[in-house]
Parts: sequence; C-alpha cells; structure tokens
Amino acid sequence: MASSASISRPRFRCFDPSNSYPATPDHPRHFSASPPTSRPSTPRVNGRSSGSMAISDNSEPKIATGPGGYVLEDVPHLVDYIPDLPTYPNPLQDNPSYSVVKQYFVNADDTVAQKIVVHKDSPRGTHFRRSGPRQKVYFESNDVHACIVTCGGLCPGLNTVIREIVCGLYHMYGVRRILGIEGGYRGFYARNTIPLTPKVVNDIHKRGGTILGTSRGGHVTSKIVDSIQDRGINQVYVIGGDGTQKGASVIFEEIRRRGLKVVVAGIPKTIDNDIPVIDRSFGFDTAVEEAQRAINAAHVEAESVENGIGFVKLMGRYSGFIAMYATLASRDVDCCLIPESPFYLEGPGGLYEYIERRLKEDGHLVIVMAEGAGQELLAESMNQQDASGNKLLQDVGLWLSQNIRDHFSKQRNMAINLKYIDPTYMIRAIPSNASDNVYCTLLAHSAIHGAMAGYTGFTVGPVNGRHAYIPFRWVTEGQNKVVITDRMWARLLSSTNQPSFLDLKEVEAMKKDEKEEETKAQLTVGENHTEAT
Ligand SMILES: Nc1ncnc2c1ncn2[C@@H]1O[C@H](COP(=O)(O)OP(=O)(O)OP(=O)(O)O)[C@@H](O)[C@H]1O
Ligand SMILES: O=P(O)(O)OC[C@H]1O[C@](O)(CO)[C@@H](O)[C@@H]1O
Ligand SMILES: [Mg+2]
Repeated sequence: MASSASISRPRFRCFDPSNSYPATPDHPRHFSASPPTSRPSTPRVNGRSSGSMAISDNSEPKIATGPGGYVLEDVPHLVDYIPDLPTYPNPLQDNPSYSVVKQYFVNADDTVAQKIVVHKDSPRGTHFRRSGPRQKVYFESNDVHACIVTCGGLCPGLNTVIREIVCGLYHMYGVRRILGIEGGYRGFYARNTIPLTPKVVNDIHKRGGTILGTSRGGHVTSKIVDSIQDRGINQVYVIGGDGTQKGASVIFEEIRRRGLKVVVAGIPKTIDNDIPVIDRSFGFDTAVEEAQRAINAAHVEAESVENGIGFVKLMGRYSGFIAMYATLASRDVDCCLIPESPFYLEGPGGLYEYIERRLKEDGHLVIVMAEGAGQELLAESMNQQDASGNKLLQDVGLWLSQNIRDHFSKQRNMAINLKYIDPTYMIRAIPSNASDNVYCTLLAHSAIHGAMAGYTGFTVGPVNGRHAYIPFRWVTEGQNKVVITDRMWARLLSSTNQPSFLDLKEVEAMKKDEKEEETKAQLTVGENHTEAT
C-alpha cells in the first residue's frame, strides 16, 4: 500500500533516488507499497555470502498513488535493499556529445501514462517511471562489470542491441569491462564468455542472429547467480522474450535475496510482438517488411496460373500481429488467418466457400496464415514442448494447404494450383532494418541509464511513444494479442473482404467480455487510490 502522505499533497512528486532531491515530507524517500520486511545486516557488494540473508523471498510491487487516481507502478532500486549506497555525479555531464543537450537529465517527477486516451472523469491511471539518464549514478565507471545474454528464438536486431549496450556503456559511461555470455542462460554456468569492446561489436548490427548465441531451457537460477557473483558481475543485461524476462525476474529476486549490488535490466525481444504494455518489440518492423517478399512471390505465382492459390505461413505462435500487419501492408492478400480469430472450413461462411468465390471472381487468391492459427482444427495436437516448456505446434500451413487441395480436387472437382511458401525462419534470421536499428539503440540506452542509476528488476520499452522502466511482472503476466473486436482487425477484414467467421452473437459476447475486463481494470485503479486515502 502506498503511504497516504504521498497522495494528500496538492502536488505529487515521485521520489527518484538517482536525482538529487532531498528527502522531505513532500519528496518521501520510500514510497514503496510495502518496504522490504527486513534488511541484510551487512549489505553485500558482491562477494559470495556464506551465512543466510534476512531479506524476504520475493520483493513486493512498488506502487505509489497520487490525486485523481494517479498510480505509479515503480521499479525496484538497489537502495530498496542496500541502504546508504554512495552516489556519484553522472559522467555524462562531462561528455562533449551529451553535455550540450538542454535538460539532458530526466526530471525526477517524469512518468509515462499507460493509457493516453481518457475521458473527462476517468482516473489518471497507471504510470511507469520515465527512462533516461539521472543526475546521480550508483556505480563508478571503473567498478562496473557488465554482462549481456541473449535467450529464446532469434529476432532481427539482437546484434544491434548488443552493439549499442557495449558502445553505450563504453562511450557514455566509460565502462571497460563487458562480458558476452555465450548460448543463453545456460552459458552462465556451462559456456565460455566473450570480452566485448566497441571494436569487437563494431559491425555486428549488419548481421542477423546473435553473436552470443542463444538457447531455450537451461535456466538454473542458483547456478546463474553463483556465476554472476563469482565473476564479480554487477550489471546484467538480458535480451529475450516473455520466458527470458521471467527468467530475469527470478535472477533479480535471487540477487536481491542475497543482498548483492547487482542490477538486472531486461530488453524485451519477440518477433511475434506479443509482449504486453510496450508499443512494439524490436525486429517486428523488419519481419513484417521481409514477409512482403514472400507475399509478393505468392501473389505472382497465384495470378500467373488458372485457379492459383498462394499460401504463405508466417510466425506468430499465440499472436497474429506479423500476419495482420504483413497483410495490411501488402494489399494483395485475400485472407489472413491468425490464432486470435477462430475459423472453420466447411459450409456457408466457411473458408472453402470463400476460396471458391474468390477463384470464380478473380481467378486467384493469396492466403496468409500465422503458424498458431487453426491449431484446434488439427485432429490431434502435438503434446510436446521445447526445452523452455513452450508447446510445440504442428505445421498447420502444410496441413491446411493439403486439405484445400483435397477439397477442391475430390469434393468440388476443380483443378487448383496451390503454392505453399514457408518463410518463417527467413523473416527472423535477417539483420534489422533502419527503423529497428534506431529503436534498438534507444532500448539499449534506456537500459544502461536505468542500470547506472541503480534501478533493477525492470524491462525497458516505449509506452505510448515514451520510453519507460516497467516492472517485470507487467511484461511476464499476460500476452499482447490482436483484439478482433478492435478497429485494426476491422480494417483488415475490410481490406481483404474475407469473412469474419463469427456470427453476431459471438461478436456481442466478445465485446461484453472486453467491456467487463476494462471496467475491472478501472475499478482496480480506483481501489488502489481509495486504499491509500
Ligand atoms: N518461468 C520461467 N522461469 C525462469 N526461466 C524461464 C521461465 N520461462 C522461460 N525461462 C527461460 O528463459 C529462456 C527463454 O525462454 P523461451 O525459450 O520461452 O523464449 P522467450 O524468451 O519467451 O523468447 P521467444 O518466445 O520470443 O522466442 C530459456 O532459457 C528458459 O529456460
Ligand atoms: O526457434 P524455435 O524453437 O523454432 O521456435 C519458433 C518460435 O519462436 C518464435 O519465433 C518466437 O521467438 C515463434 O514465432 C515461433 O513459434
Ligand atoms: Mg516466449
């Protein structure tokens, strides 16, 4: 629960330990929902602990409230569990490139609103701490020993983020000791490390993949944190998707439990764009662009023959963003199938009927399908998981294209010419495009500034266009999905002219569910406010 003092003031200020505001009743030093129940008797600045620590097992969310239903979902800070840490002036103020910037340091009060479309009377809602450099830092440049790890599937831009973390730490903060951990989480305890310098990473943004290698599974928290401690690492940069951020959160909790002066910063990576809260994930733009090449090929093939069907399968395990955006961008697609929108094959309003109509009217059609769409139609689902515990999917594209062929040849006696194109790994194994490159730089810099300022247990990312520090649980509890009752999906339906595969009753039920969810969320914000007052 937030302290009531923080909301009864006419002007609400957030305490940012990294800016030089004194602790006064107006600027309370601790406004965490529940401060740590106990503290380590001797705070540890690395050095393996032999005795037991007196810190609670899991950190509580740091929530502060202000007037008008303002809620700050803050991120942890080293001083939450290691009090009286010394601070140092931010070396950026002497950096010739940055010292000329007007108001370079982020204002202590700056937060970023999660929702920017509001009504006159709606509560101000949830906010996140704005990212960026602070006046004071909690690390001396010479003392920083950073490491970078990449986990999960590939994504365009991984190398750019690695490059920008290395160059940012080196050039902005004068950090010289940066290690690359090879092969994902298990690399902490089972692989070699690579010393990273600006020279080593200079050209890597032009290559796809990750120079560090990646993996699924292998998250053994105690071994990872032992390795961090043994190597004297004090800044951990973790690049990966939802699973990786969950792993980073567990590492943070263990580090906190051991009372170590080590920050953990997450940089969200997911080609599927399924991480909640942030505007989009890096590499997504590149993937959508690359998907155009496959869709163009499918279109050319389809329109060159009689009854031609171009069928493209794209990535998207649970979320169909790549398929939806690639379809909207292309304008050549007649049908887009995504996991969020169930569809059926036979009968009136079904997929086969639609395909036949298009073939009769236009002579050809293009179908784009996300890999996770229609899994429920397959007779038996695959009961296997990958090393991280993600469910393995069947190749629904192959299955559906064969079913379409069978249907038209056997049941409709129609000769069709279907070309199946599967560029799934091609769209994620390429280097990032220009716009993703710039985006990767901003993410890397946000992470560095946050870590140097002593924040920890956070993920970085843009929220409504402004970069913010987001507590791990916001990006690990839930998934970003295409909302098929939103305008974007309606735009898609109107651009392809495909059936929605839903009847009016189903749409109404969905809208009702979403409305209830929204009201619940608003009530929760209101409740926080009431509890604090
Ligand atoms: N709940 C969890 N707790 C700790 N570690 C986890 C958890 N879930 C996943 N991990 C670890 O995170 C790493 C990456 O997870 P995963 O393979 O699911 O990829 P991801 O980060 O979700 O990326 P993507 O799904 O976009 O490819 C793996 O090493 C896995 O062991
Ligand atoms: O890399 P793997 O293990 O083949 O996993 C593929 C999965 O990874 C993703 O690309 C997410 O990173 C999904 O779109 C896809 O289902
Ligand atoms: Mg994942």
